[in-house]
Amino acid sequence: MELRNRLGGVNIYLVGMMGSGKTTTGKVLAKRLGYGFVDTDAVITQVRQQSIREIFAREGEAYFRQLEQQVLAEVSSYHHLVVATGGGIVLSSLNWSYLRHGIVVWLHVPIAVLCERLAADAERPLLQEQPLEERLNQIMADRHALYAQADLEVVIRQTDTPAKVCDRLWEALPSILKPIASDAPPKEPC
Ligand SMILES: Nc1ncnc2c1ncn2[C@@H]1O[C@H](COP(=O)(O)OP(=O)(O)O)[C@@H](O)[C@H]1O
Ligand SMILES: O=C(O)C1=C[C@@H](OP(=O)(O)O)[C@@H](O)[C@H](O)C1
Ligand SMILES: [Mg+2]
Repeated sequence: MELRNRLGGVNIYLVGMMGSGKTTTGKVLAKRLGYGFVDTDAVITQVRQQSIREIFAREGEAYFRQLEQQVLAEVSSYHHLVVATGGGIVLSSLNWSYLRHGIVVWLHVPIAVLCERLAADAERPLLQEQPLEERLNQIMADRHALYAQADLEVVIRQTDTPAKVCDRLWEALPSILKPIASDAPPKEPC
């Protein structure tokens, strides 16, 4: 049976560190699955008419986390969506209760690769103060156990393009779905 049918409309939530490719890969995956695509940061930006950086600077991180939670709660009432979350969504246990409505996939990217991707980034407020590698290591240390609660971990190599990441996810997803009748071994006659 086709993967889309096997998913039965359940949402796929991409989690992982800033720069792990949730937004980029999410768009590719949604297209391939024939799902809609939502990026929680993009919704917040659109609703507030402010960048994430401005919201952090003017209202603070706690306020941003409230907005993020509201968007996730709303999104989780829909189906057939690939949802690119913000990297910090895993910090709240209430958020996990929404994420658990769907399949949670961790895009696990080595810190060295994140450093390359984010070296010139000026938009992510949590990366602006310390040296980048030090800061990413610190954030990863705080969150590693939370990301590890995902249903599926996709370990990404430096050379994996978004299309390749999508292929790897596509191959791995059936392993966490219920077996379908044709996968099951034939019943022994009694
Ligand atoms: N598989 C990939 N290979 C190379 N660059 C990537 C890949 N995925 C994302 N990127 C780049 O890394 C940066 C961060 O990607 P993004 O999708 O915004 O990550 P996230 O949403 O997880 O923070 C962007 O510049 C994007 O083009
Ligand atoms: O890791 C985080 O706490 C954050 C990640 C960002 O999203 P991306 O993971 O898409 O960069 C954005 O939500 C905000 O800057 C906070
Ligand atoms: Mg993103």
